[in-house]
Amino acid sequence: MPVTNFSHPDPYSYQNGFGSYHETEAVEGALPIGQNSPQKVAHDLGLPYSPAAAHEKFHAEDADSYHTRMTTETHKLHHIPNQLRWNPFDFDEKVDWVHGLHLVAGSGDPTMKQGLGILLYAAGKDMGKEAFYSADGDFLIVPQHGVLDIQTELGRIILRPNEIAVIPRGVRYRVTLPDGPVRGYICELYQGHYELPELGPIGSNCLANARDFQAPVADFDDEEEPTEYKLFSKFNNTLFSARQKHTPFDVVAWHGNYYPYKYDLGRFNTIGSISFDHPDPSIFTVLTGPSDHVGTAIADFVIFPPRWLVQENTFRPPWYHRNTMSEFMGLIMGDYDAKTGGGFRPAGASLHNVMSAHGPDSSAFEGASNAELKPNKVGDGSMAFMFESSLMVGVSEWGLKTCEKIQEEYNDHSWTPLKRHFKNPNKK
Ligand SMILES: O=C(O)Cc1cc(O)ccc1O
Ligand SMILES: [Fe+2]
Repeated sequence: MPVTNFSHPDPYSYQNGFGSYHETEAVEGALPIGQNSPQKVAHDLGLPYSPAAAHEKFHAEDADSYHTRMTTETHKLHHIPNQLRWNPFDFDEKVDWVHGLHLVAGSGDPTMKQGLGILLYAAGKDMGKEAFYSADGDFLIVPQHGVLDIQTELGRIILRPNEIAVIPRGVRYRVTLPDGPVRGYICELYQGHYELPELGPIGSNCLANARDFQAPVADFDDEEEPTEYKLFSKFNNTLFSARQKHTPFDVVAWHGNYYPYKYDLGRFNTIGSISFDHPDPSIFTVLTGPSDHVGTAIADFVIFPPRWLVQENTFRPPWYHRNTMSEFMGLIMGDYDAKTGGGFRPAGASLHNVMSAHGPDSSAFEGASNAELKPNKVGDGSMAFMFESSLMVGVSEWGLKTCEKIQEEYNDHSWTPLKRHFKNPNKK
């Protein structure tokens, strides 16, 4: 089935395409034709974004109320070569989207527009008369549980597990939770933007196809009376807020190619080997955030969807490997075929940093090296993913200690039981 069967309906309208130029108006005639800055705009509308400047001063929020800091001495990132795995992260019903963001790992510096941040979110409260934006980068949101109703300046998006959304730097939005508590992962790109990967010899289609990305249509709050709003800014991973007396959701029409969008992972056209051996999982790349060095990425978003394995004479799970890229993995639902020992669970995560050795756990190894090699469907009802970066990532204090989810026994359980089977025929 090339679409996910969602239990929560999506009531909103979208326009299709990736990186496309779109134009949309919530009121007919609102978009000026042939120019951007006419002296008078239809229906006496203001010019693009002009009222957005009308707010009081930003103030830094109390540092205990948010969890994305990484720049101060006490909140520095820990760079360690150990293989790490986390038990499922907790829900937190007491907080909203803004206060439910936790930086777990990252690299680089948003002030230099370099690198990425990996965040976990858990929230149970709607945002009030509030809006949030990140000045640091583009948010790629991967819901694991619950539904996000995202009201952005550029229109509305419903986001459910097995969908992803990208909200570009600076776009203001408000998150409400129509189905209760939510939990998921975010990869924030401090530099550049997410793109579809080059398909090379694959040709014109497959993997994520441009037509399956959905951008919202214009939508606005028609508030005639002044309304108190609080605007939150994530600015160098610090949280600021400012008050304003009008809704931030006042964009009646827009055009351009800078907009939020969503994508159903069920539409991903997965390809793989139909002969032998295990291909590089770069063939599972949904979106890539390229670095300035051609062919390498600040962040690749890679998924492991349900798929058929048919390779002959092949150990079918991933090989044991060390990678020049760092691999942060998460699980939306189901099981991941390289980890059958039970420790990699939905809402959990793992990190195999630059050149840290890893591969199938011992139970996956035993299973796959003795399996009958008939065509086999793996991953039914499952969706694992990876944020893969050419950068070495550091782990936040929250990720390493405060969250209390690190599995101390990860290495011992996964690989220590692997036995030596080799019998050297040259030894007398
Ligand atoms: O380590 C992992 O589980 C991710 C991964 C999957 C795969 O099929 C090949 C290489 C790789 O790093
Ligand atoms: Fe790997």
